[in-house]
Amino acid sequence: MTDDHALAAELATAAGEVLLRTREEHAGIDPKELKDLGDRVSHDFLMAELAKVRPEDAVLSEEGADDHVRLSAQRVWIVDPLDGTREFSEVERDDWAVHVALWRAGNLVAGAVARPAKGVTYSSADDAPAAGAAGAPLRLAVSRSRPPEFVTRLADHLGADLVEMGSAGVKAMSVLDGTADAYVHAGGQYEWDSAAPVAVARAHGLHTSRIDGSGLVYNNESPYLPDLVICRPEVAETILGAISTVKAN
Ligand SMILES: Nc1ncnc2c1ncn2[C@@H]1O[C@H](COP(=O)(O)O)[C@@H](OP(=O)(O)O)[C@H]1O
Ligand SMILES: [Mg+2]
Repeated sequence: MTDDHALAAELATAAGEVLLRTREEHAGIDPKELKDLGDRVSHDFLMAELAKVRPEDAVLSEEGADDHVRLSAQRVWIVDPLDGTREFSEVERDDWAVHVALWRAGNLVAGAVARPAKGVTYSSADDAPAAGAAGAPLRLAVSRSRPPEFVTRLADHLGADLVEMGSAGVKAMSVLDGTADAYVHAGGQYEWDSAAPVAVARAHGLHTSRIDGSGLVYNNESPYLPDLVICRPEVAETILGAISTVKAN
């Protein structure tokens, strides 16, 4: 049987191929329709595959009804079939992703983030440290459309540059690629937005936490998980300290 790390990567990559085909076949349709179609085809694909290869496991998907059987399950796949839906509907953009993570008995144990338009899949099977080095100014990856309310004060306090991108997975993986030093988010998000990015980031030795420094906990009754920091470990203390300062002011 394929191990869970490899399965997460295979499923995320294959769902990404389904999304690329959908985008091509439906080029020119109304962006709203393309978003809904993308969410649906990728969700349906992942649900069918998981039912085939891991029939005993529970699933929490952004696009599915929340089956509370997951709350007493030992193994739960937490998936975001299309993260960065807005960017998926803008043909020239490549900052969207597929997230597949596995939670087992309290912890995230495997994950993959596919960036289909780049032909890359990041996996928890790899443990290579983040590329590059943290320099000055620090580069903070933030949402294009809903950055944290304190983001400008944070950047000023740190003397950091803001790098706007779509998709939580893309922002998290930009820290691995060395394109950014940290991804900071607050103000709203759900478990499926961060589970796979966090599983991959942790495997590669990155810091992952809530913005108050506490741990990110998954498979809760409410999947609302509004904030996080994913960053190079050597800048974690600086960034968490700066967030705490700017939030207090
Ligand atoms: N304030 C907020 N409330 C709820 N969800 C949010 C949010 N800000 C970002 N998200 C979700 O986090 C993901 C990444 O967002 P962004 O690209 O803006 O950083 C998106 O997932 P989806 O694209 O799967 O809906 C988006 O919906
Ligand atoms: Mg999402």
